[in-house]
Amino acid sequence: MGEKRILIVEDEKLISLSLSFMLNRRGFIVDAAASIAEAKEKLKSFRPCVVLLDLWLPDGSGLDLLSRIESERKDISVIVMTANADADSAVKALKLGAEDFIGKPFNMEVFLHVINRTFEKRHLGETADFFHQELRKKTEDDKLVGTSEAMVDLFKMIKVCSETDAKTILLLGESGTGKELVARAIHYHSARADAPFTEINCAAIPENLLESELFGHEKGAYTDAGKRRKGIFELAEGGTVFLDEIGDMPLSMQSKVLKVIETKRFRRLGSEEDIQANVRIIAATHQNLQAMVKSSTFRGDLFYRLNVMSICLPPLRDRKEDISLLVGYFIRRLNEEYGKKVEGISEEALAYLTAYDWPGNVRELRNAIERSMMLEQEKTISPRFLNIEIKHNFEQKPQPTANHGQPGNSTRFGGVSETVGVSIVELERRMIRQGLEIAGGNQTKAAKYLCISRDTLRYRMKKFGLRGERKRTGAAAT
Ligand SMILES: Nc1ncnc2c1ncn2[C@@H]1O[C@H](COP(=O)(O)OP(=O)(O)OP(=O)(O)O)[C@@H](O)[C@H]1O
Repeated sequence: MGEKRILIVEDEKLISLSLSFMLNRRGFIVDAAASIAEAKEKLKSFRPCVVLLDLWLPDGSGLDLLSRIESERKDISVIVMTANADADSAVKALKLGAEDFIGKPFNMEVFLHVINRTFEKRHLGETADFFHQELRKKTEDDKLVGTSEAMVDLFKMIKVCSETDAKTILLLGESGTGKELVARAIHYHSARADAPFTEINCAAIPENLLESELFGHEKGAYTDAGKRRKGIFELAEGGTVFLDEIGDMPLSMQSKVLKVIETKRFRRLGSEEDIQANVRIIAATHQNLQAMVKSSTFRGDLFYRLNVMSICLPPLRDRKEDISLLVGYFIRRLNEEYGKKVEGISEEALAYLTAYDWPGNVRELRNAIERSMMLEQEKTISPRFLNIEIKHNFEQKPQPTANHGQPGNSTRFGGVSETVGVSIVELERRMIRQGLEIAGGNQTKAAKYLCISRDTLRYRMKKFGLRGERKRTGAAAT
């Protein structure tokens, strides 16, 4: 792959600096502009392949710059950065030709995923072979870890699915249990491994754009459809299409996907020509599709088609014996990623982790380890920087016993039920709340502790309805 050059167009210096730093560390070549005027200059002198564009700039709207790039520099992919609540701007930007959007405040995992996906997509249009090698490498890097009985069963199912060419596979399981990793593992161990793996998160794409993302469109197929574009079914030719969060797919689109499964054909939007769909479809969801069929929010015929071969991923609380292995694995990965030298975890901290029920599953565990590694100055992770929920849980259950995942042993907190999972937004809210608590309500200290600007902290406090004043107990927020 050629040089990965990213131009960040953002007037908030702290955001721009921290993004540059993080992207630099991951091998991207980064430059920044703080205004539209500066950005226009840097488009010429820096020659980025991807532009990360804030929509609120001191000398105008980022949307204007986006239109200009789309008309004059079609070779550049633009990712817009919008406030999470600002769905209108995101849709406007996508219609104008933006490749993707990232909600502020950032979740770094999602952020990097979007950036990597954009480069992967760009590369798909360039040299297919290299694209596969990169993705394959990513899959080799992201291992599925676990030796519990449930994981051994899962590995067997992955093997069966890889070796047989079932045209549809359904992955079920709570959020963060590793459905995407399993989808990739099946693809890269199958006979389709040399063809592309393409993916879409059905919950993240506005309904009016989903059809074009799936099947592509012809130039002028709808207002703003500037150039012909292939969808993920076409891009995956011979490979695998991963439909993540299929439970969130609108009913109208469900029937179109069903038709593709049945006829093995589809059409780009605005085209009269059928295209052969030689792909395997792997769909995933954390929702109860059977219940959705009953309530007529998911098509029964599509469910039965998808459900021919289904794999249910176990929640982490049902395989707590994997926790120490996963912790060791994440410490190794994160040491490499951040150049840290953490050697392990204390027995006490491990006991905290084992007592916890992990509503956000492996993703939440990874985040907890990452957070501790960032804040811990010692060589060993102690309970000190574990999230408040993990600590509270341990205090309530001082003697963690091997009651792994027994039904009825579930923990509820913050109104979030473990059966629903925990959202990224909720995790973020907790982090802010904990930062404020540790800083005794002092916003400057809390911002420093959380490595964000005071403005960003205030913005998030407002968003989550958190108060920052010091209370007599030292607790800062509700
Ligand atoms: N068994 C595992 N071993 C190692 N890492 C794992 C495992 N399961 C999940 N992870 C990690 O946890 C995170 C979440 O995984 P993934 O995105 O595959 O989950 P998911 O079930 O698809 O979640 P969602 O339903 O929210 O999309 C990723 O960082 C992934 O690498």
